[in-house]
Amino acid sequence: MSDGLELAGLRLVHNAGRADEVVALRRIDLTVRPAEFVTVVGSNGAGKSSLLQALSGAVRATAGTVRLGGRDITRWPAHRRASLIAYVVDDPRLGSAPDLSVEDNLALAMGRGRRRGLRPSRTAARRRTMRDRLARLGLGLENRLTDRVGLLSAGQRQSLTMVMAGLSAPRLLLLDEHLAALDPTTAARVLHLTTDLVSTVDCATIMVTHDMEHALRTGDRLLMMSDGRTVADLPRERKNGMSTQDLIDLMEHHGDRGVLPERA
Ligand SMILES: Nc1ncnc2c1ncn2[C@@H]1O[C@H](COP(=O)(O)OP(=O)(O)OP(=O)(O)O)[C@@H](O)[C@H]1O
Repeated sequence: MSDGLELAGLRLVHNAGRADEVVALRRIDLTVRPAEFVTVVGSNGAGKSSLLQALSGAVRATAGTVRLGGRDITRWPAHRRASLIAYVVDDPRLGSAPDLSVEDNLALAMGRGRRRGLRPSRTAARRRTMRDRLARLGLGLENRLTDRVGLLSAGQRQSLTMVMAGLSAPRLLLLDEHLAALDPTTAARVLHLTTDLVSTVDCATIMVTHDMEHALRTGDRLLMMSDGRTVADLPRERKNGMSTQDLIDLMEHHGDRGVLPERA
């Protein structure tokens, strides 16, 4: 039994029993060690987001089990899983509360999983931690603690979301195309922040991306999905020797001829 993430026979059927039923995950068996960083690629509709949704609890798996940190969380609803799992999606507006200040958002993240409800602590020590984490972004956000988050740009918000994810000390970090809405320079900066965060927090991480370069050059291991299955599982030594074209060829080899976004 692992201390990280363990999936056994995970199956997800959207709209089960209806005419528009879709089998999004067929049978996923997967173990991710604590502190292991896995990137996931696959064409549109391969099941990547469904996998992350089933892990975060945003959707309920149809069958199979999910264990995290030695605990069976299969039946845990999303709000309970949030005490162990940070989930960052592509839309920078969804990771933070726009009407709350930068400070209040960070305080909520720090209190997550500790049953503090909505009463953020404003101690000097906490503020120092917040300022310190924000200063590392190089965006000047450490001087904007009282600003409403809704006033920030997309890149600033996604960077803030990543800081929030780090402060919540998750066991599992799920990143679903979290760089997709950012310009290339900001995406590179947030990716750097991501690798930094993963090595500091030491949590298991799954990052879905359509950027083949990011998938190859980031993390310890690369998973390829096609039609609701994992069709390749490449360790660091193997992926480091590959080019983006090799990766695209491998996807085609596995019968995945779905549309790849231009950036791939
Ligand atoms: N809420 C939903 N209701 C019905 N079907 C869904 C739902 N979400 C996803 N699907 C279907 O499940 C399959 C897998 O979709 P999913 O979004 O997981 O793929 P993906 O690999 O993340 O694709 P993309 O790269 O386009 O984001 C697709 O056939 C999709 O149409």
